Amino acid sequence: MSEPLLELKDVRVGFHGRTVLQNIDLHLNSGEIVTLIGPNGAGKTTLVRIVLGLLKPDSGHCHMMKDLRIGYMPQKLQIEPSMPLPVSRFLSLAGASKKQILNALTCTGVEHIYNSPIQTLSGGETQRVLLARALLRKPQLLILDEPVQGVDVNGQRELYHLIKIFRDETGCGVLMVSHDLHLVMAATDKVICLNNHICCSGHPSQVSQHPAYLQLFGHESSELAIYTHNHNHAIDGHVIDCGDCQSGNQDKSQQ
Ligand SMILES: Nc1ncnc2c1ncn2[C@@H]1O[C@H](COP(=O)(O)OP(=O)(O)OP(=O)(O)O)[C@@H](O)[C@H]1O
Repeated sequence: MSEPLLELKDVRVGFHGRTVLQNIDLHLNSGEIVTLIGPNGAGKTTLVRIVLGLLKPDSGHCHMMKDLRIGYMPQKLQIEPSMPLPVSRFLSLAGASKKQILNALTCTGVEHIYNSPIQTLSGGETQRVLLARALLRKPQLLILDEPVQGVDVNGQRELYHLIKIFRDETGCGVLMVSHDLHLVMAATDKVICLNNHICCSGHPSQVSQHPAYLQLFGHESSELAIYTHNHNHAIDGHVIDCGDCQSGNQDKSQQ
């Protein structure tokens, strides 16, 4: 069997005397998609920072395959709003040619915004540009910190699908952070449920039934499970034909 891309053993990190991560064991192979899921403050970004080499664990080990090429997609893009920066220029900063940039934008479905200023893009377009930038590095390991932030539900599904296609085509490994197991379920091989330590891990269908997962997310899970959209909207968005729309089963877009 080939060497893992990434291996963490008994990692512990604390800030100002408070332990944020402990007993973290993680193993990621080529071609594998691993998703970190956990509530706010669970330590997901801290774990990503360790993997990126931006933070050293207080104890334990983080071992990467030698010369591993990493593509990283951050949670958010910080850009000076008063300085117009076309997408083409932003991506050329990664050292890519026009052809490579157009290929990466085509791959993420936004080649039409090649000349658009970054500041004018929608949330979904911005995330696709950030994903294109990560892909330009031809990564062996793709690291994505909440890649679908600010994207609507259909856009989220599409982005996760794109990530899976990229993995299928290149055989890279993927480590990503997500808040929503249900959306990411189809696009992940393994879920690690994190809350300062690993509460449970495994195939998404196993994790979604695990008592530790249900304790952390049970309420949200059951809300998702019972929600059905059982009325129609007029073109301006107002509800028509509200037949059996009872309280407790309302369309959240109307709240
Ligand atoms: N540099 C730092 N100094 C002090 N505390 C920090 C530092 N970085 C992170 N923390 C703390 O560590 C905890 C975990 O933070 P982290 O950003 O890893 O959580 P997260 O799971 O990514 O949260 P979220 O879902 O809200 O993004 C938080 O309580 C945070 O305040």
